[in-house]
Amino acid sequence: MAALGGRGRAAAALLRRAPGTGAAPGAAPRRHRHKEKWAATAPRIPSTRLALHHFDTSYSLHLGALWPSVRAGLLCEQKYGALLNNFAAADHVPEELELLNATDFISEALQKAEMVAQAEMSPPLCTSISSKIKCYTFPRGDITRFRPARPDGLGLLDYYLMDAASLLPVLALHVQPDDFVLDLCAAPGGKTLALLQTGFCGHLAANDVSISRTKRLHQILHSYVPREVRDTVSVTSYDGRDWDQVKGGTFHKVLVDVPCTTDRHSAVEEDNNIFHRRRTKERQMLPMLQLQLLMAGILAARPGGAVVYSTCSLSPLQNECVVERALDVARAQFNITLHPEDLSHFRTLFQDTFSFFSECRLGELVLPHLTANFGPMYFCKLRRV
Ligand SMILES: C[S@@+](CC[C@H](N)C(=O)[O-])C[C@H]1O[C@@H](n2cnc3c(N)ncnc32)[C@H](O)[C@@H]1O
Repeated sequence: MAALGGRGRAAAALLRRAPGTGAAPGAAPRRHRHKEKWAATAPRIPSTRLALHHFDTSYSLHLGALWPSVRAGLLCEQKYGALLNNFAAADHVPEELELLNATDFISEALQKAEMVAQAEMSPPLCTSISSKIKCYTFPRGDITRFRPARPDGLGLLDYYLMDAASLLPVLALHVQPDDFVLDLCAAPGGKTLALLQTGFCGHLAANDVSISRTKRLHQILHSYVPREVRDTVSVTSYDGRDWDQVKGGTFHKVLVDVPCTTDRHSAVEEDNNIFHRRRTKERQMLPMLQLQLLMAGILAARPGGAVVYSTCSLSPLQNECVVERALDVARAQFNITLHPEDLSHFRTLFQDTFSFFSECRLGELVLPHLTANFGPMYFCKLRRV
């Protein structure tokens, strides 16, 4: 891969051949046959158990006394938020949701911050948050579920149900009018839809290497976005690691929402679980893939542009370590200076809705919690000088 030089290219080639990511068909090489025979006869340990064992070992060290409650959150039903579709004729929906005691957590936090700022005669915390995105959540401890989304007269659905913490990386990107925005790993498209809800994207490039997942992205765009806005979105299926070779240095804002161990999914779902023994190599190579994608995102941003890196994992190896490594690589190999932007005001603003981990150095991390069962969601913002 060009972004990381020869060694990166070799690692990228390795990744492309990794098990579970499109290995060549046919018989296994001779040296692996005994392993397959063993695997066929050995009692199968559920992938969820392997995942929990791994999490218990590593996250109890990383999160300390917080881990038991985070673990309980991971194993219980997650909470959703309803991202309002500004493109649908759904003026009645806020009232309907408010009657159920749900509130738009973003405008609520902004109003509260403004009141505090006025009372303390201090500058408001919230100048960099887009108030056009509206997402309803039920209060802490309230586990009411939202009804399924409904179509308006033109067939556009009224809201999109998603982990409300997934909006934080989008808010951190702070899209401005006419920005050219790249969503490098976009499918199935929750964050792409949120980016469009800002109403500010001059052009949005939504890319994902997976053709089947890009189909879901197309479906979401068709279900939520009118044609004239869809026309400002280009959907592609490149390997994101090669993006800099396609359109380097052109975007004002880049979202790099990388594949990760999807901790909540891995703890409870056997299907498509990355802790399956067959996917060990793929899992071990994730930080390298994440670094390569982040580097490609950095190279796609124009000078002065911003990159937000995000994962839905608690793993420091997939979060802060990847960002630290990217800062080093950018400086040493590309002479690019990046400034990590302070996002700690998110912790203050959204403390009523989310539980944040207070010990991240570069980004912010939402921790699952039984009373606020969103996340995990790590996000970090880098500005290219
Ligand atoms: C965490 S998911 C993205 C979720 C999406 N941003 C959303 O909000 O709906 C990570 C995505 O990365 C994609 N991906 C994996 N490897 C990639 C690569 N080399 N280039 C581009 N996308 C990749 C996967 O297909 C997957 O859809």
